[in-house]
Amino acid sequence: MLIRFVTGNEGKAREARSYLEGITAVNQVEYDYTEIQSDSLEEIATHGAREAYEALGDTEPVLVDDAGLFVDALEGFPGPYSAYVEDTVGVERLWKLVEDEENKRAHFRTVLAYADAERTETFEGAVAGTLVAPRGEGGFGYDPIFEYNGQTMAEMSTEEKNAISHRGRALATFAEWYADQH
Ligand SMILES: O=c1[nH]c(=O)c2ncn([C@@H]3O[C@H](COP(=O)(O)OP(=O)(O)OP(=O)(O)O)[C@@H](O)[C@H]3O)c2[nH]1
Ligand SMILES: [Mg+2]
Repeated sequence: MLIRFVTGNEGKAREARSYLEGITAVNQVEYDYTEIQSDSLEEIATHGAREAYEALGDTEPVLVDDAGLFVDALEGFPGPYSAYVEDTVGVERLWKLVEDEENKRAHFRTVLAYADAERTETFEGAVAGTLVAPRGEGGFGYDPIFEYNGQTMAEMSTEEKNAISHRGRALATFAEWYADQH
């Protein structure tokens, strides 16, 4: 079995490949689908998966992952705009915005959208943690400032991160559903 994981983010593809090992092969495909402007990760991912499947040709199914970091003290910012904020102000400056806040809680959410010829299905995962000054060399994105159980996600191996992360949880739900179809 083969799934096309449509993303420009190698970290996402690495985590999916690691999690789905033994269930399906995962090919990373770079295709710049339209990320619609929406407050809903689900809408963004669903729209992207449908568009990518139609554009890339109706062979193997596709997966799209839309993720965001939601900071309590910032009313959920940057949320669906997390990629834009990472590219513009960057992770260190986002940490600076939170450093003096008493409440440093945040959560990650990801929505995986699966599309094939017949259907589009979504799978969600979330993880709550605390923002901290950057630590660790692994992972990607906001991982160095997101602490879970005393470790930042950048201090975890891919397997350790998958065991607790938003993406790992979404992949678990997806894997269960996918195994049922085959
Ligand atoms: O610390 C993190 N741990 C994660 O597990 C994680 N997953 C996503 N992100 C970041 O959140 C934004 C999502 O935006 P996003 O879903 O549009 O992804 P992206 O633009 O990087 O790739 P693509 O899949 O769209 O091509 C981007 O800034 C990602 O770096 C993460 N940060
Ligand atoms: Mg993106």
